[in-house]
This record gives sequence, C-alpha cells and structure tokens, in this order.
Amino acid sequence: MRSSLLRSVKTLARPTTARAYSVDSVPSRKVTVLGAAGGIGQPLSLLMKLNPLVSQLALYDIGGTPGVAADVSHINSRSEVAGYMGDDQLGQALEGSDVVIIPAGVPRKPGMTRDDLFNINAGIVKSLCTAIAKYCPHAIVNMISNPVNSTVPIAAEVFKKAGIYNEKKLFGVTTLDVVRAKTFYAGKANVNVAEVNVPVVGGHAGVTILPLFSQATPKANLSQDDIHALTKRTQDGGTEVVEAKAGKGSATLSMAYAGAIFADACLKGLNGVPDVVECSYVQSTITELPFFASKVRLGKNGVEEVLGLGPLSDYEKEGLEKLKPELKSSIEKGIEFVK
Ligand SMILES: NC(=O)c1ccc[n+]([C@@H]2O[C@H](COP(=O)([O-])OP(=O)(O)OC[C@H]3O[C@@H](n4cnc5c(N)ncnc54)[C@H](O)[C@@H]3O)[C@@H](O)[C@H]2O)c1
Ligand SMILES: O=C(O)C[C@H](O)C(=O)O
Repeated sequence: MRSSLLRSVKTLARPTTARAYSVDSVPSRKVTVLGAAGGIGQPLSLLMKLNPLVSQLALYDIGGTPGVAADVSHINSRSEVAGYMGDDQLGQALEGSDVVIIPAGVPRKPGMTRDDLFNINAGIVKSLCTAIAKYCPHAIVNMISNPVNSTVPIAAEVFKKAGIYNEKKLFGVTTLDVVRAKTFYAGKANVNVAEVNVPVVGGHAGVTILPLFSQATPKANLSQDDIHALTKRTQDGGTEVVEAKAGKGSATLSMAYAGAIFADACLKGLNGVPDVVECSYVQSTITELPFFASKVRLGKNGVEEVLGLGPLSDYEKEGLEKLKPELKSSIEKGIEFVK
C-alpha cells in the first residue's frame, strides 16, 4: 500500500526529475500548510506527507489540527509531522519553513463568485502573511485562498510593508486550471491524458482563466466550436464543482492534487532540479498588468524566469484583451485593501 501510494505521488514528477527522488540525498525541507484542517488542507497535508522531498510538515489551522496531524503522522514516510492550532502557535508552525501553502479561508457556495469571498478571505490572508513576514520571511508562499487574483496582491503589499517582499517567492496557485484543461482536452482530443500539456494564463476566476489550447500537445484537429467549449468549461470548472457540491463547498480533492503538484515543483526548484516549469500567477511584466499567470521556470530562489505567452490564436488574443479589465480591478482591490 505504502509503496503504491508513494509511486502515485512520484508520478507527479517530471521524467527529468524522477531520479532526484533518491530520499537519502535530498535536503531537509520544512513545509507549512495554513488551513490544514479544511477541505483542501486535509488531503493536501496527506499528499505533502507522501512527498519524499519534505522532511518536516507543519499543519496549522484555527482548530482541528491535532487530529489531522496525529492521523497523517502515522503514515510511514519521510517527514515528521506536527500540528499547530490558534494564534499562539502560528509562529512555531512557520519558523524555519521553506514553503508555506495557504488554503485558509472560506469556499464558495452556488451563486457566488470568487470575488464574493474577498470580504472574509482578504483579512485572513493579510493576517497570515503578516505572520509569514515575521517568522519565515524567506519562505516561498503558495497562495490557494480565493480570490487568488486579489489575495496574491494582498500578500505582496503585506510583505512590502514589512520590508521583506521578494517577488520571486510569491505564487498564486493556478495549477488546478491546468489540471482541468489537460483533462478536458484529453477527453475531447481522445489522446493520452498523461501526455497532455496545456498552458493556462491570466488569472484564476472566470474569463481571467485563459487556456491556450492552440499550444496544447499532443496536437489534435479540434474545431473552433470544440476549442470554445473547452475554454468555457475550463473557465467554469470551479463553478461546475461548486454546483455539484450544492452548498458543501468547492473543489477540495482536485485542488489538493493540484496544490501538491505545485508545491512539489517549488521544492524541486529549491533543490536545484533543472527545467521545472509550471503555470502560476506571479508578479509579471509580460503584459501591462503587475500580476499575471503564465509559465514560470522555478529555481533555487523561487521564480527563475517568467516565460512569455508564446504565439496566440486570434480567439486567445481576444480572450487576453477581454480578461485584462477584470484582472486589473481585482489586483487594484487587493492592493487597496492593504493600503
Ligand atoms: N486556487 C484554487 O485553485 C482554489 C481551488 C479550490 C479552492 N480554493 C480556495 O481555497 C480556500 C479553502 O477552501 P476549502 O474548501 O479548503 O475551505 P474549508 O472551509 O473546507 O477550509 C478552510 C480552512 O481554513 C481554516 N481557516 C480559516 N481561517 C483561518 C486562519 N485565520 N488561519 C488558519 N486557518 C484558517 C478553516 O478553519 C478551515 O479549516 C477557499 O478560499 C477556496 O475558494 C482555491
Ligand atoms: O471555484 C472555486 O470557488 C474554487 C476554486 O477556485 C476552483 O477553481 O475550483
């Protein structure tokens, strides 16, 4: 059982990096999950416990973490697990952390947009990032809490105020959009999903999610109607889950999977594995917007290179122009919240 679970986590690795999983030679890395007792937090904690690149796993939430930590800690994999609960223990959870993953905050219910979560989640993210600035200012931060289009600018402003902002270490996690685009494309194109690659750029809400199916591989002869339908389904993927869960939250399991892939990529980058590329929402100059999701090369210092958009189809060019006003206003809302 253990080896098959570990094998399945290893399949998250790119072929070039699979060899780097020799457990004896990998550096010690502490990962902290903030919101670890939640719908995403629990399965994400499980997946991080299965990741051999992690040596210390700190699970923090406002409640419920002793149980989650005790449960996860019994798994016979590399990392030591500790649970932390409440403000008093937040510092300990963060101290010495290399990667902090933040799925803390409320999820959507049917009929809500991600921006409807701003009023509650902005404050949660602000206070958690204030603690990160104090206790682990050099950590890589993986922001999952919605609205990501605004919570990442909030984090940046908090870090700037604290004088520790490093734009190379702040990431909005948009991996679930890529995971969805790959799955939907493979289904429509009838190709092996394990071989599919699709960049998804822009942001993480509705039309700001822009999958670039013109760059999808393996190539397939899809009609314009197919591409439009795939684009719409990727943009509405979160809503599809929210509606199916009918009031019981949003994507948790697929998000935990996506969050684990992205954290694994950050750890590989930190460990010096070459050519680790994932899409992420980062500080960017590839458009006029200060934050933008695109392919990013990860390295020892976090972002090594923000990669360009590549050639776009006319439909994607149109989508890019359409998303800019919404993304711009979400970014400004986040910045304004901290100022
Ligand atoms: N980036 C993405 O692609 C993506 C995907 C899915 C969900 N999300 C977002 O992730 C967030 C969490 O979703 P969920 O389904 O896990 O929600 P959830 O309600 O199941 O869990 C959230 C957890 O956060 C905890 N929490 C609240 N305030 C906290 C604080 N100050 N410090 C630490 N923990 C705190 C709660 O106690 C809870 O355990 C939501 O904002 C959701 O919209 C993002
Ligand atoms: O849709 C949501 O509210 C959660 C998340 O952003 C998602 O894409 O599943």
